[in-house]
Amino acid sequence: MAPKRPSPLDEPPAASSSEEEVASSEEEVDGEEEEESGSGSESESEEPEPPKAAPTPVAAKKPDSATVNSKPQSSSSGSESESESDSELDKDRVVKPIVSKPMEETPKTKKPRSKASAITTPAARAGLKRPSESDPKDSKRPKKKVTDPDQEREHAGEETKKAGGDDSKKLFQRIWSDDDEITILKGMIDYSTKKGADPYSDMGAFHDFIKKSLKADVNKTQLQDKIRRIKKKYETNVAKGKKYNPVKPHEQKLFDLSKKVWGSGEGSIGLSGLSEQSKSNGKARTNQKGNKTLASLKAELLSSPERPKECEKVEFGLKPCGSESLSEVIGFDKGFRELGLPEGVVKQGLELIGGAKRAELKEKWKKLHVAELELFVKKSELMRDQAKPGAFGVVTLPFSVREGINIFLSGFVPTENPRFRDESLTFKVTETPQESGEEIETYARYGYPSMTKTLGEFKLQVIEGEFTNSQIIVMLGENGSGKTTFMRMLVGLSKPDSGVEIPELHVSYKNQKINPKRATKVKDLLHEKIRDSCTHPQFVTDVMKPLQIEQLMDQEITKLSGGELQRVALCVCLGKPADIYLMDEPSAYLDSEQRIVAAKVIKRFVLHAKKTAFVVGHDFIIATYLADKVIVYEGKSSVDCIANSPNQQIESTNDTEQKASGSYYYLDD
Ligand SMILES: Nc1ncnc2c1ncn2[C@@H]1O[C@H](COP(=O)(O)OP(=O)(O)OP(=O)(O)O)[C@@H](O)[C@H]1O
Repeated sequence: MAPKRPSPLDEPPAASSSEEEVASSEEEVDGEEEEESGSGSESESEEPEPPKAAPTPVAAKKPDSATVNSKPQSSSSGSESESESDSELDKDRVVKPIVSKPMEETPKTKKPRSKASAITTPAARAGLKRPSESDPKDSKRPKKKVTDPDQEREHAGEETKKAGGDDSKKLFQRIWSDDDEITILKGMIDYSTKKGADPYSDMGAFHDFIKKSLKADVNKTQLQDKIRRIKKKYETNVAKGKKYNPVKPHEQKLFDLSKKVWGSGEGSIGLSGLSEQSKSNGKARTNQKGNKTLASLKAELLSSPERPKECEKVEFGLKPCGSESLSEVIGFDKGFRELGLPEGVVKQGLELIGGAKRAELKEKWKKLHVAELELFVKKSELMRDQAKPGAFGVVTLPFSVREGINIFLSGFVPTENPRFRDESLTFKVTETPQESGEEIETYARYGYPSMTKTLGEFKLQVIEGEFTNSQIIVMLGENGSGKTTFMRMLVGLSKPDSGVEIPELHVSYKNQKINPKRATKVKDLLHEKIRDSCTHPQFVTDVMKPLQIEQLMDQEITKLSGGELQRVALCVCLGKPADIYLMDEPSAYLDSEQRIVAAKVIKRFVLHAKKTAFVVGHDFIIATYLADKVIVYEGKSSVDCIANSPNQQIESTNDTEQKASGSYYYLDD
């Protein structure tokens, strides 16, 4: 049995030659090392030489903290840019507008920067006087403040039209008229009653069912999108509670019909779950994350009248405990549909049952619902487990950029229902940017001298620098500016010009290019290269699990995808005992999700193991998240470049202003 090597998470080994480590890291997933063909002072076929001098530990110093300067996204989805119905303009329309794009993309009017700007003097911005404004009294009258986002959109829609002037010259026409909105909702009720099916989940058939009644010539996706937006509008208005007081009769009618479609009251067809929680707390759709536990769902369903507080919060279309009619408790069960029984008949029939039998039935239905719910949750969990990389994917409908970003951050797609990440990504706001840095005790400081390196036509000048452990130094520069060249000199794979000596550094290196040479299984490779780390609980938790190495164990490294290979290479690099970890483009080939994971892994590893990391990266967000210091490359790439000393993070004007105002954003760990 081979002697046990310490894990990098244990006591760091004494500084020693990097040659053996580096040599081993050159094989397999660590990538290939091609010898340099530079015309500099060194030979073409450089071999790593044993380091000559040990690093000189100096007094402890606290490192600078890393910051992420990304501002948090607004939680508002606010994606609906379509101008909603305008009955004035639609009255005379005879010709069906033909549309080739989804509505979200249609309006090209400049979006108002803020609500305030959206609601002030639209006519002035349009450069045209509205007919009603010809009355001087009107023009002096203060503009009514529009606070309803939907009304704002309508406002914007009006502006677009009025600014466009003549109808024939309009670039963009509204697809949907008021009448169409009403037709859609009535059609949904009709369809559901006649066919006993949910039109939204049966969109193809519903589109065929309704298209002749619509003025607009729309496809299935546009119809689906429109329904989604009507529903969203309804939910927003429900959330407003009593504050919602529509001015236009059309809006009221739309609300009433929407209630019939998605509400849970008497006479509604109660299509897919609008959370009535919004009624009680004024916030719409608080359950989007889908992370409600089974126990809490059960508790809500089975909550008894003795618990009035619980009963105030009603979900899943149930009224406060005890007040539901029997048909409301039952809902419209799929089983009835399968038996060919129309919903209306079933519901009315059930209402005729009275007395003890009725109470008993209610109880039985509730229990059945709980059982169904349990089944649903189990099914969802199974799907979630299955929805891991390499199993299957879900293609969603297109979202607007803002909606898409928010969905990505939340890790959950509300429309198709899959959760693709257990946690949502949040940004932590702190006013003490140094706090994370101050927790870190540092023990040693290292340095390297000024040096130059000539490779063919390329000349790199490196300015001397210092660094400590528990620090991440990110190298930022254009392609061909010499980042890899410098890293190779630090590793010992390449010698500086004119005999400058770099102190011995005990390093682990992940090459930029990863070319597996042997058809080895991942588990064999890890066993061979980082046997001790692989079984070290902290390494498993901090590195292997987040990088999802376990699911790759039985695969051959030659058959791994680029991203999978990168994850394995990163794992091997971090698993080797060393003082300094050099990673050339660790986020290359990784998807956006994995880049964040990889960045977190590196950061956590460096802080826990009190090591130093040099990272080359082109992803600025990740680089900013990681960097305690940056080495900035200047000059003419591929010709003559300078690698500056490691410096505090460069800050943009925005960063500086943001920090001056006391706001610092970190990716929440
Ligand atoms: N062995 C070599 N012989 C001659 N020129 C070389 C050699 N290796 C690298 N170069 C040149 O040196 C320059 C810097 O290369 P290097 O790989 O260090 O850049 P880099 O900053 O890492 O680029 P990238 O961001 O694209 O990875 C390039 O112009 C490259 O062509």
